[in-house]
Amino acid sequence: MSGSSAALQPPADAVKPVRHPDAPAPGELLGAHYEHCFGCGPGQPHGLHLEARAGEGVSLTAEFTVQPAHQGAPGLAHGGVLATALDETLGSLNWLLRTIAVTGRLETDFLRPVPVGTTLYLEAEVTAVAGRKIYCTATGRLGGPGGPLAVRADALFVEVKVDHFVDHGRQEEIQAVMNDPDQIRRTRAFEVNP
Ligand SMILES: CCCCC/C=C\C/C=C\C/C=C\C/C=C\CCCC(=O)SCCNC(=O)CCNC(=O)[C@H](O)C(C)(C)COP(=O)(O)OP(=O)(O)OC[C@H]1O[C@@H](n2cnc3c(N)ncnc32)[C@H](O)[C@@H]1OP(=O)(O)O
Repeated sequence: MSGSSAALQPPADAVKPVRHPDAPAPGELLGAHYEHCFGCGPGQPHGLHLEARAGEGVSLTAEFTVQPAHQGAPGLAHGGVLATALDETLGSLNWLLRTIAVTGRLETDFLRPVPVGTTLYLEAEVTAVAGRKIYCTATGRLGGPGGPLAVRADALFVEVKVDHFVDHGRQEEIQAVMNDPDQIRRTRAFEVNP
């Protein structure tokens, strides 16, 4: 059974999402938002190394190949890792809205087992926006964009200021990103009003 709970139904005053005029062009690789992100960072040896590409409107596609380090049962991806892949894909939609937002709620359906070595083809789109609340949905298919549906998710992201990270993150990592001009540039790419 699938479908989202009442908490993920957009309210009556929700509006359609608007792609930011400075969003990356359709087809463009989005890159990692943070070097050490478990979902997309190139600096995480056992991370997912998920690569997302801008789509039309407020949508994107992403790919992730399941590695031996991602197992739950023998030879199969851990469900939490698959949820992470969905979460990361949905989080990447922030690039297209130029909004910094974090996951408030994530509801996941696991429809088929995903073997190690499989490439999961993910798609995500924002469906509605209500104030700071961003409603979005994602799917993951096996072996190709038209392959069998393995996982899906609906989520609510909540817009935050960059202070969210500065206030709550560990000092060590926050200081390191503050000193990294590339990270400041990446963070700016999420902000409508830097
Ligand atoms: C200079 C250093 C910067 C470095 C930064 C580097 C990069 C930054 C750039 C981008 C990175 C951004 C994201 C990362 C991208 C991808 C990774 C994947 C995404 C994640 O993995 S991200 C981590 C997991 N995530 C969290 O770590 C969130 C923990 N959490 C909180 O921090 C708070 O909980 C928060 C902020 C969510 C809300 O708190 P808040 O106080 O701001 O707002 P409030 O509670 O008022 O909620 C406002 C309205 O959302 C509704 N609402 C809230 N939560 C709800 C729920 N669960 N269900 C249903 N509705 C909910 C309320 O009901 C209300 O609705 P209404 O307005 O109608 O009353």
